[in-house]
Amino acid sequence: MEISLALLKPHVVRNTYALQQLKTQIETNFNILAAKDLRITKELSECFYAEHKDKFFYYRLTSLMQSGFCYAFILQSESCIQKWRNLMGPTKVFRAVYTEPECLRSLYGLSDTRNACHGSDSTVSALREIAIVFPEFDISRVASQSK
Ligand SMILES: Nc1ncnc2c1ncn2[C@@H]1O[C@H](COP(=O)(O)OP(=O)(O)OP(=O)(O)O)[C@@H](O)[C@H]1O
Repeated sequence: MEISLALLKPHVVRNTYALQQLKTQIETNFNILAAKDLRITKELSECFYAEHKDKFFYYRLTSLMQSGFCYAFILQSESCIQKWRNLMGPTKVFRAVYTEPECLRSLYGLSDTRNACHGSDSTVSALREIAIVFPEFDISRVASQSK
């Protein structure tokens, strides 16, 4: 069974209806190993999105992540990474709206940056991101099964 990190971004967490809809989708589709709301600091957001350091949207993205509470999940299922990314839909919301109108980013995203949610893109990323967001989680419990 694979694991992944899902993050709901602050504009979703502020919207009670959107938050409930996303939580329901997650609870329906995945085994949840851990979940919590958290305030992402400047340091945490810069560490989390280090790969985008040189992108034009880096400041916008890290600022968004610091702008309120996020909600984080460690998900587990068969093909968990791709399954969550399929539910989220395309990164760019305008594309999501045209190509996958029922996906989560189409329904709850507001812009390319405020695209509702995040999902790990590989097992290596999932393990790195879980260690950042859930330092208290004992990853060795599940890591060997998630290769
Ligand atoms: N062109 C862009 N303009 C503004 N923000 C962007 C743009 N591309 C990506 N982002 C923001 O950066 C985040 C990370 O981008 P990345 O290319 O890794 O997309 P992703 O893998 O689909 O998304 P995520 O990593 O959040 O699941 C996106 O979720 C989005 O918030």
